[in-house]
Amino acid sequence: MSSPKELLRDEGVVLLREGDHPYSPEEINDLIALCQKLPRPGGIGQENRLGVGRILVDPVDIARGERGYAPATVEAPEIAQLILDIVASERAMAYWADCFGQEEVIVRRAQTNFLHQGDQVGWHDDHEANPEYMFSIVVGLTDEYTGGEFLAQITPDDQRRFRVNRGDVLIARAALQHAVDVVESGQRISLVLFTA
Ligand SMILES: O=C(O)CCC(=O)C(=O)O
Ligand SMILES: [Fe+2]
Repeated sequence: MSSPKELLRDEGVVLLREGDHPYSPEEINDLIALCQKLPRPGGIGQENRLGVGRILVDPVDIARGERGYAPATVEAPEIAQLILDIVASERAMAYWADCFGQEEVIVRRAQTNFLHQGDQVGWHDDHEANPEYMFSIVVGLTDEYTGGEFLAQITPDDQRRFRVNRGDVLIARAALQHAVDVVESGQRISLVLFTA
């Protein structure tokens, strides 16, 4: 069996369950309560049907600029800060630095993705927004949905599907091609950190 670190190095993606990541069940509960309170304007582009609650915006967002969208804004900064205090605590960031083999990990952008029935995220890699991103951290906040799997193109002929449940954390290398499949029913909520 490969360790999570080895899987991340070899395949560019790994799904971590409770106990294998730094967030306690209580922190996950607090995160979902806070994220639910965020205003949620739409995502960019026709292939991205979702609501996005902005928590931390990156002044560099190439994909957004190329598509002619105005810079993103954090609409509820007090709630956003409470979310960051949990998800990007010193302890959590030290954990991710060790996992990623970096001296330090910095959150450059953070958002909550809200996908309802019929919503999806089209194929992309996270370098399209900023080539400085190293890894994306996707925290699952809901169980009550069908469809909505995280799709990862590991190699041209190796595509994987990951179900990111409440309390799971998926890590993906920023250069990895990925998408979120159409949500068939229910609501899929995830908290995503883009790190460098
Ligand atoms: O919500 C997710 O599972 C990841 C969505 C995504 O790829 C992104 O926001 O860049
Ligand atoms: Fe992404």
